[in-house]
Amino acid sequence: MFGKLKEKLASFTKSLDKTVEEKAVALEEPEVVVEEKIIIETDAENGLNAAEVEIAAEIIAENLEEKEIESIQAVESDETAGSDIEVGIGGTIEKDELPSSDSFSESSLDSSSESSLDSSSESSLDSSSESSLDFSSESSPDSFSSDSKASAQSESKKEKAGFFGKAKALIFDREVILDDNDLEGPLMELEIALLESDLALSVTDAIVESVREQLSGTRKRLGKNTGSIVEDALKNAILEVMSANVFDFDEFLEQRRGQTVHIAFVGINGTGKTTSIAKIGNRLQKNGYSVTIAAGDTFRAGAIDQIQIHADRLGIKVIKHQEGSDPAAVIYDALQYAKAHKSDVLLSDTAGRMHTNVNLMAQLEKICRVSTPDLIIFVDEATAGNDAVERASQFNDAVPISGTILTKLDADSKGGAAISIAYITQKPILFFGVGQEYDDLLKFDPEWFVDKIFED
Ligand SMILES: Nc1nc2c(ncn2[C@@H]2O[C@H](COP(=O)(O)OP(=O)(O)OP(=O)(O)O)[C@@H](O)[C@H]2O)c(=O)[nH]1
Repeated sequence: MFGKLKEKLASFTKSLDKTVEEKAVALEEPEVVVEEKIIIETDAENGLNAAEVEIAAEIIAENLEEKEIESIQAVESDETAGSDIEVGIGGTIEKDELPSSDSFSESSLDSSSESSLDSSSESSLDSSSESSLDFSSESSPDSFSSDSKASAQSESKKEKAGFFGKAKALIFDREVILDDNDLEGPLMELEIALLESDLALSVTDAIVESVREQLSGTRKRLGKNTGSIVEDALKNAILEVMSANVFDFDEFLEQRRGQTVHIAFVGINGTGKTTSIAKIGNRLQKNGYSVTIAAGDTFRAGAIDQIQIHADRLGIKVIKHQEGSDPAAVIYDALQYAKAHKSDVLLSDTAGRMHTNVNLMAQLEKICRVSTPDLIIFVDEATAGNDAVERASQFNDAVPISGTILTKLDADSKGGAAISIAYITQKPILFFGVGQEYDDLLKFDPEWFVDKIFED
């Protein structure tokens, strides 16, 4: 769906991404925070067993709020006869990544150092941690006998690099400022791409200006995905344009439960009016509404039969006259029938007509005057691009359309009509037709549409 438009927007995004990438500056040198670590040292005879290590680690972790232990391991040490137990908090350290024992010799490996967590010493951890970390005190669990010589150290310091850092992903904090010169070329490309995708000129201008406003001048902080600011700006711009007019069809009907709501379908030949009426009838019935259809296309041979076949499949009553009869009269009769039978919704078909045919457009005015539809829905195909937008405007001049159904979005549509039509006509898109089955009808959702044009 929207293959060409997708390609063009991707090309714009890619070219501007390159500029963003080139202009982005690192705000700070990447830093590695060496995580808090605690080393418990035990002597040879009374080294902690595995269960004890785990309990020790839990106690330590509890005292280091919100930290999770990700590794616990015994470390052989040449400096002491026993084994050290290193509790890595937030990082996993392989044994071969440990620093040489020299780097720890003064603090963690020296059981008599000041950082020892003996209750009598000044702990580097906060005071609340003293009791549980004081393995030689009364509060120590039994498993840590007083002959276990234990010391622990807590460190939290920043280094340019370190063995703990190897386990951490570096997060670059960067920002970019794009000026008008950076945007000039890519925005020109975007404009051409949008016009080639059949967007109306004023809509193209609105999108290009919105992208310019979003990207130009201001500092943009970049996350890990540097490309996202360009795509986000474009998505926002398209969403803005497409959401210019929204209308909730379901809510409209819900508010009128108990009345007969009359909906007339208008448009040129072959765009999918009859099929859309069947799809809407199917949807309404599924939502618990009773439906009647008026066979108002008395002009095209076979049109009455065509709608009758759909209606029979769906179990919907059709009110019809002879081929060639006055469509205004058929629709008026159908409305009386629907009201008398307390039908919730009347769906009126009309013959396809060119917006340039004055007589047929006058006939359409008459139909609408006589049967006063609550909604006049213009149906056109998305594949028609700018022509569909033009036709919608002209139909709207003749009879006030309430909104549009754009059909054949599943065919190779350029996407331009879908983006432009609501903006130009100032009337909302109500549904998209996305196939020939009754369920191939999507309630308009600009976010769904924008996701589709940016999906891979
Ligand atoms: N692929 C696709 N085909 C559709 C869609 N909607 C309608 N069609 C097809 O378009 C053709 C014309 O549809 P109709 O419903 O007969 O069109 P119409 O506007 O009633 O035509 P007229 O009565 O001549 O004015 C049919 O073959 C439909 O199956 C759609 O959303 N996707």
